[in-house]
Amino acid sequence: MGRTLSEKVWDAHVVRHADGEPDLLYIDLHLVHEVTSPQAFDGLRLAGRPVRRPDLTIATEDHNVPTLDVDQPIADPVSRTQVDTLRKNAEEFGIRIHTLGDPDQGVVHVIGPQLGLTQPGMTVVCGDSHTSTHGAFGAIAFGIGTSEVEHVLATQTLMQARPKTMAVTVDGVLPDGVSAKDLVLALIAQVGTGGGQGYIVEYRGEAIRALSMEARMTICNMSIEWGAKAGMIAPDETTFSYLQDKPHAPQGVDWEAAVEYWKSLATDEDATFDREVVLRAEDIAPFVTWGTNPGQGIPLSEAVPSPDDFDNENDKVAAERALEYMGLTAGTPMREIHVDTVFLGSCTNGRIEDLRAAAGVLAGRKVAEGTRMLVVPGSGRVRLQAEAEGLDQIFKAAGAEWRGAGCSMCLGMNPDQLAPGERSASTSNRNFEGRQGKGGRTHLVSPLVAAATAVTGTLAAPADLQPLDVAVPENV
Ligand SMILES: CC(C)[C@H](C(=O)O)[C@@H](O)C(=O)O
Ligand code: SF4
Repeated sequence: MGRTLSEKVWDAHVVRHADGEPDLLYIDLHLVHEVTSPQAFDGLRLAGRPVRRPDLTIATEDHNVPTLDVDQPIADPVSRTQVDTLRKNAEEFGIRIHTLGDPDQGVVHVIGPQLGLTQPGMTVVCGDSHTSTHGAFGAIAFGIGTSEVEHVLATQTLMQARPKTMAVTVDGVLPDGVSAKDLVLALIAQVGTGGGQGYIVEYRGEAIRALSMEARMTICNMSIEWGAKAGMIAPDETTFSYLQDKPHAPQGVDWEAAVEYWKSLATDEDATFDREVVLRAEDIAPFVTWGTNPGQGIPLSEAVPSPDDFDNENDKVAAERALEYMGLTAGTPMREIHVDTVFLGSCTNGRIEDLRAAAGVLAGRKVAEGTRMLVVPGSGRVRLQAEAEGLDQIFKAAGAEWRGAGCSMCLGMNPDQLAPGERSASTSNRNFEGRQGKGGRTHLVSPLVAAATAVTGTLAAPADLQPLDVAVPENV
């Protein structure tokens, strides 16, 4: 019988299989950051073990780094210790590291793909839940805990129970102004934050095939937000042309051989999935969250729901609590919600295409009074590319802040945080209580919605903005 993409990649990495036991998998790429690695390295030191494959291991600093004054020592002592520890560990164990100021420093899930380290058919792990991002290349990629980080550092293998398979098929064509972020938020609202538990998901169908690599990464990034073990997209011409000129992509005859192998990974016609979900792209609209988990989302055109709208008792209670935390009243049109801070960045939407999309909206416009906007490139290289294209000038002219690379306001582990009660429109992936700072309130949005929201000061899509050529003169 035929096999799915994930089954093929999995089978190709089994080092040891025994019935009733987890498989022992070979790991092709291990990404490391400062938050989840210190104890793993301590463990190696205690056992007197080296890193088994330093050449398949790469580190970067992202969560704890500031995005301003990056040439200065890190002010916060805890963050400074985290980052210094990673640097020392990398040196001691012979691991390549990209530190602040290096173009390849940045969010770990942005730099793997940009370096061409992430490739189809691989197994990719990192002590970070959004490792699922790398599945966009047709790799099995998932987050692991710190004890597993130690295991992979020591052995380049990992014990894993084989997950079930799921297909999410998105038929049709996404409407104009509707992006990958809207698609994945709409999906999570439908299937629920636990809907993917126990599955490796393959995203497929016409709408997925039409997406760029970066948009595919946005979708796979959020696989973990609905509980999936991993999310994957079969490699195709879009994947190959993205990879071809990347520093670590295979060259010459190796490239030809690699592409041939990668093409063989697509799910066979006669393969079956344990579960299938189908979405119609035409039905998807700009989507925003109103609550405190990524599944509490609705189209931007709708109003804040009432707990009574939910049949299930758990959902009712969750909605009640979320509305209270978010300071929202049922029935308020989403478009009327005022936003204090707009955050454009993160491993979900901090790549060059995201910055281009937002800059396209902001060009010739201004960030609303009473609203601030932070633009945080996902990596040093994204920042340089944006500057080469003049996007930084557009952001600055609009009144937005142009920052250095890192996780930034995606989570409160660095100076970029919301104040208590402050409300954001954020292109990141989590809207949990306190995620962007204690008491902060997060609405997850796409880069297009983020930019339009910055202009109006209330949640908005580009279609809501005054066309530029009929802009009201300043003196009126
Ligand atoms: C700090 C890290 C372990 C965490 C994760 O695993 O995802 C972070 O990246 C996040 O997005 O919440
Ligand atoms: S950008 Fe956000 S989601 Fe991504 S790794 Fe950093 S903290 Fe996690």
